[in-house]
Amino acid sequence: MTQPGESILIVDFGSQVTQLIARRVREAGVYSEIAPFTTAAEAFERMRPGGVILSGSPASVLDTGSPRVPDAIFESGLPVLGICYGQQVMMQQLGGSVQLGDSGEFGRAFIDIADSCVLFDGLWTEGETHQVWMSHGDKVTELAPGFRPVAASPGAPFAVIADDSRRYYAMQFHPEVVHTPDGAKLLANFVRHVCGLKGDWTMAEFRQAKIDEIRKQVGSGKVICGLSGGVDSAVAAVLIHEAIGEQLTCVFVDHGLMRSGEADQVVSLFRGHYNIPLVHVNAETLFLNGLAGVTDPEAKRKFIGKTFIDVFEAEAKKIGGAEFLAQGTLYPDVIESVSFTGGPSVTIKSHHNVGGLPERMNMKLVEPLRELFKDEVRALGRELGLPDVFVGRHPFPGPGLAIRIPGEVTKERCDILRKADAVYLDEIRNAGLYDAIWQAFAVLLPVKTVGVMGDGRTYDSVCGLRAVTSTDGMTADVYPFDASFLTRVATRIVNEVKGVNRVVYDYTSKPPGTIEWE
Ligand SMILES: Nc1ncnc2c1ncn2[C@@H]1O[C@H](COP(=O)(O)OP(=O)(O)OP(=O)(O)O)[C@@H](O)[C@H]1O
Ligand SMILES: O=c1[nH]c(=O)c2[nH+]cn([C@@H]3O[C@H](COP(=O)(O)O)[C@@H](O)[C@H]3O)c2[nH]1
Ligand SMILES: NC(=O)CC[C@H](N)C(=O)O
Ligand SMILES: [Mg+2]
Repeated sequence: MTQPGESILIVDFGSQVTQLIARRVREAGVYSEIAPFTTAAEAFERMRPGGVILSGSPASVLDTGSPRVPDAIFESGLPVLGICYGQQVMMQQLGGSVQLGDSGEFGRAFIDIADSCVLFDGLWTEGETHQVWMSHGDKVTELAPGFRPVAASPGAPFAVIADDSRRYYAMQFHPEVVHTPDGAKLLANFVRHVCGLKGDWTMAEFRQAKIDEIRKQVGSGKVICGLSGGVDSAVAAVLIHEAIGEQLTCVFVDHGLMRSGEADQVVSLFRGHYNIPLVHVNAETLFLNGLAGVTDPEAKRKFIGKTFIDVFEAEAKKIGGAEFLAQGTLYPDVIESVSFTGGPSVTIKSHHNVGGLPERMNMKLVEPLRELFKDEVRALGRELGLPDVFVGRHPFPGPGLAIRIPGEVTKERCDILRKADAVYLDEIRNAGLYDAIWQAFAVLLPVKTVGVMGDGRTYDSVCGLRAVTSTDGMTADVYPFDASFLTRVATRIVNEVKGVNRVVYDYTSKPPGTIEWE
């Protein structure tokens, strides 16, 4: 999709921070894709990148059967940068050695710059000491032929190593995390100065490349696009419409798990701005009947994912058949849903549109945003001229209120939660905080507590409030409301929402929490 050579392949060995490497590379103006090591050889062949970066990993190169770099990469003569496990595996495969460290280094560390290196261009010079972020137990003890050390830390004598003739570089620390303050520049030096890439990748270019790709994939076929009113599907729909025009029909599924007034709002907003056919399906009974008695979060997600597809397929039939289903799937949906079979990291939760999909699907997927992060989708939305009401909306998960009602989901509980959530968001808007917060919502707990109202005893549910800041939903911080704001919201909810007599605020960041409660 980009010009051959003008991209970077990131081989993922399962580090929790691999996606940050992709972000840093794109911030340097170079398109990048991540491929799990299991399919890296195919991705390398397809992409024809201008360089390769090897990620960290929870594995040890000393374990039998631990991941390796496909031979094609070392045989290609292209530049390679190894990070942490990536460094260790390079040494293991190219003739150096690695040993189990006796202590390891976790967290902040300092490295001494011992020699000059192209990675340090405009940044570090010999004799200086710099802060980096380490997370390793194993260490390289002998360099492969051709390499020289250029920086060292007390725990890692080969903190940065270089083989300039083959354009191979590697580091024991993680340049992709913000705790390595100069890390982004080190990565930029690799892609720009070592790989010699132009760094002119932009959203405008991405838009055009995706339009070409969609046309090629879809041909003269018909496409149904799941439209939720959220940012991702609105951007996907407008992009696909630009590519194939009348071959596209959007379908909004009202599963009865929407927020207060949302269904009407989504439909009128979209119809008011775009001349794209939109079908509004009322499927509340179907979803709520199927969710009766279901309490396990993954079971809820799997049921909802499958039922979405049933509805899309039924709607496809009504328009005379559609070969393709388009969704606004993003990279974080993918990374959090895959397990070792699809990639090296652990399944956290099955996002309804990825891990929650049924095994057998009649329609082929069109997912033009699959490699992007949320903030990049917003940038693409602006590039496509989407109004701020779409681009600036807080994300809302496809399974909706079902994953904000731990325990059994009933219409009655959905109604209670809708009211509480509406009060909370109303106060957030009144306080002018909507845009400062990445996502905010209420949850309804399956716990009843005793209260006193009007001198009478109450025995009602607890409502939890969540608000976070984030850039891409992969990590998040708690939004620090004033106590007076929270008191005001709590009072209003208990007074106005029958069925709730206590309100609590969730103070957990991500990690260790996730944003949604299920
Ligand atoms: N109610 C719905 N009707 C039709 N499609 C839906 C619905 N909810 C979700 N989807 C589909 O699932 C995809 C993923 O949902 P997700 O919530 O991640 O994205 P979004 O709703 O488009 O954006 P946002 O993350 O901002 O809410 C959507 O892009 C859309 O294609
Ligand atoms: O479309 C979606 N389908 C899902 O199944 C799903 N689960 C979580 N989310 C949204 O993803 C972001 C990260 O959420 P978590 O920290 O809870 O994983 C947050 O923005 C969540 O709202 C989903 N979106
Ligand atoms: N972060 C990493 O890549 C760690 C690599 C390897 N598991 C070690 O402990 O050294
Ligand atoms: Mg959504």
